[in-house]
Amino acid sequence: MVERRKPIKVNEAIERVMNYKRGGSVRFVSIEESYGHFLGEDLIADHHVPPFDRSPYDGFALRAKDTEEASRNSPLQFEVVGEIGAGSVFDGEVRHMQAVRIMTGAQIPAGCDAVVMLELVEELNEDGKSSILLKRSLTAGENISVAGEDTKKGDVLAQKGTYVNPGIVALLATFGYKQVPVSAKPKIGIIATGSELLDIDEPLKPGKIRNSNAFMVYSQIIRAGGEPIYFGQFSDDFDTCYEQVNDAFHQVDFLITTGGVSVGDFDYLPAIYEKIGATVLFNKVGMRPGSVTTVAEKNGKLLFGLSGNPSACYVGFELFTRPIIRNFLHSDHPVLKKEVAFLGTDFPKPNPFDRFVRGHLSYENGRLMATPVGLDKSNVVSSLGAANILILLPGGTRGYERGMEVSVILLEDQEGMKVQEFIQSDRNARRRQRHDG
Ligand SMILES: Nc1nc2c(c(=O)[nH]1)N[C@H]1C(S)=C(S)[C@@H](COP(=O)(O)OP(=O)(O)OC[C@H]3O[C@@H](n4cnc5c(N)ncnc54)[C@H](O)[C@@H]3O)O[C@H]1N2
Ligand code: MOO
Ligand SMILES: [Mg+2]
Repeated sequence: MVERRKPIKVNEAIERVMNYKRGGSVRFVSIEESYGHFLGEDLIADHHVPPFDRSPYDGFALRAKDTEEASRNSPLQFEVVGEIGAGSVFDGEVRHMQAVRIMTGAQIPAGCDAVVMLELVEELNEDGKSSILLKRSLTAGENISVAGEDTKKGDVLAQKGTYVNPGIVALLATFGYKQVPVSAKPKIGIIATGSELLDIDEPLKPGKIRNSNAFMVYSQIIRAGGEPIYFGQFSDDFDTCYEQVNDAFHQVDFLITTGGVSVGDFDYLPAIYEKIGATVLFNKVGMRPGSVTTVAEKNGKLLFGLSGNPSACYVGFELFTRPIIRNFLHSDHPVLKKEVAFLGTDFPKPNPFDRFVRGHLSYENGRLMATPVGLDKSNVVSSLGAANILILLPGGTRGYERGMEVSVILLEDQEGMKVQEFIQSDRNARRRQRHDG
């Protein structure tokens, strides 16, 4: 008799996986390499930015109270007592009716509390003595970029686990991180199973297909922030697969297999879990695609048995493997971010299970539109290229119509979400749908 599996809900499956979350270690990389890593500790300002009051313009620094009487009809004359560019400092103090020629970024001289732009003064040079004529008054603090206006000493600028984007790199440089503490990436093994699989450089043969999953998952791991290790593709032979899985399992932080998790005659993964002594957390999830996604655990280490069907494999990875990777990287927003959009086309297919439709998110007159891309079958690969979202269509309905509000999961987003927010947003969406009719 074929095994009858009991499906669990997607959110329940995510929670079961996250029971085995564990953070990785911290290491250092050079700042040039830091882009795309995840911060290994909070980034805290150890000084004010800017560190000193500075000029935001090329102009003249002076004392605002000396300018009170200046007007178009009776301009005031100030003696220019020095000139400084960015990086230079004016020694001494600026006194009554004096000004210092100052360039953008230079430190405001002692005594000054305002800057007037070059364009707004008339420059005079009499007997080798420079002065300016000012036709308007200035207020104290006018055109001064004050110390700490950007960030204050002690501010937490980014939390541990934050994705390092170019802006974070700028902050790291500002605070002198030549070497950046980053979360060590989890090593994630990939094994593809299936006697039908050809290497990607092999010509097609009858009954055979090229192995796309291994390379798709390889890049999904990189996008999620992990370090992929490809162990190869193996034919559906129990002993070979068992040896490979058992061997790879000891070399990685997490192991992914693709294919062989269903109930077919050559689907050996369930028996392999049993033989290596792993406990299965679930082997059926109430979703399409990816219903056969299986996750097992041995000594706290997870094995992700992703489906052989490409779309199912892809979705299973993003829902269940990605959060565990982000958590390893110390993110407290490990799950992909969920948003609300309007469905771009009718989706009449009824479905008992929650459906994760590969879709494309675009803007139409300021509204977020979610449009399915390609054929919605779990064995297709063509829908994946254009997908930047998964459209979540909860099961138990008669189908969906264009314009309905739907939840979408953002595949390219780096911000993520907390697990509980992800789960809660689902409840809100279901409530919304009940209200809609
Ligand atoms: N009697 C039943 N049959 C099936 C069930 C079921 O519940 N009862 N579930 C179906 C569902 S849903 C899925 S999804 C698939 C899952 O199959 P497996 O995970 O066991 O994967 P395989 O059998 O090895 O392969 C399925 C399919 O995917 C192709 N494949 C496999 N590996 C790759 C790869 N690396 N690159 C590209 N394509 C790959 C393979 O050729 C098959 O076409 O089971 C259903 N059946
Ligand atoms: O896992 Mo299967 O993808 O539900 O088609
Ligand atoms: Mg199978």
